[in-house]
Amino acid sequence: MTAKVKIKIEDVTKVFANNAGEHQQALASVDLAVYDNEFICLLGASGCGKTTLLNLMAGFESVSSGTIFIDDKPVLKPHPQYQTIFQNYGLFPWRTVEENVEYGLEVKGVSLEERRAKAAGYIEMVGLEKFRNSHPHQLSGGMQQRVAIARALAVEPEVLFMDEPFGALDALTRFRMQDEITRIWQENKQTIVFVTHDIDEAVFLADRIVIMSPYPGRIKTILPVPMGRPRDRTDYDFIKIRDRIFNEFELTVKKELDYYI
Ligand SMILES: Nc1ncnc2c1ncn2[C@@H]1O[C@H](COP(=O)(O)OP(=O)(O)OP(=O)(O)O)[C@@H](O)[C@H]1O
Repeated sequence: MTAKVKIKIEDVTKVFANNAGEHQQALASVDLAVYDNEFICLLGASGCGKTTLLNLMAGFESVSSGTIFIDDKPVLKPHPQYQTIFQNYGLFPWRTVEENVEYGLEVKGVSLEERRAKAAGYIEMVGLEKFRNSHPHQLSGGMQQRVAIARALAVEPEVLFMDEPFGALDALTRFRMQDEITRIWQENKQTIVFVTHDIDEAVFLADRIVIMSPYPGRIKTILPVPMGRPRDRTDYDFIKIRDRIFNEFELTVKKELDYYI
């Protein structure tokens, strides 16, 4: 059985114009198929167009040429079934955790009783039952990001776009969030497109890693990660894949030592 393509990117370019009228090509001839239920990481150095590509898929920006399809329909604007989670959480500071998580359901016109019940389930999924009535400023960064994840999941999206969602977190919280998003993805089976510049994060999370290069942004290599889950960051296979990526970025030290005197 062949997997169903969820997102199809065909020969996409993106050119931005700055205030001086100069053009900057952020993306050049990008082709990519993302399969249903797949976890894809877009990996690359700053400026290689990861966020631009994500914003095009999510419908926040429009392509300069080429086409992006989700479920065979061209992406023209954001869609409630495709949720985006940002690095800065994007929570409403005046709303409690519960009210934040209910937001998308409220927009959809779901009754108060039903959205309370649904929100409670997702708040429990991210382990924040005790903080249901807290406001975002009373929570740590990791907890706020969990609220953002619960809020996105509450509308039962088919696709989750995540733009460096754990970038502002300390290393240990980041590991915990990586465990958590893996578990949530395994339970819910959405399609996830996750932007990161952290090589270990990509190897820990992705089914396939899309390695991008800059000036202009393009796909350099697509690397499958044929490892089960949960993944062990100290495992031999993990380190082997990580080393391959270091090689792709030419970050390995060449050991051409002369041993004679
Ligand atoms: N709105 C914009 N106007 C003009 N240029 C832009 C705009 N957005 C992005 N760019 C340019 O497009 C290129 C790609 O930017 P993008 O933010 O997509 O890269 P990135 O890989 O996500 O980088 P980072 O990891 O730093 O977020 C950069 O050269 C950037 O300056």
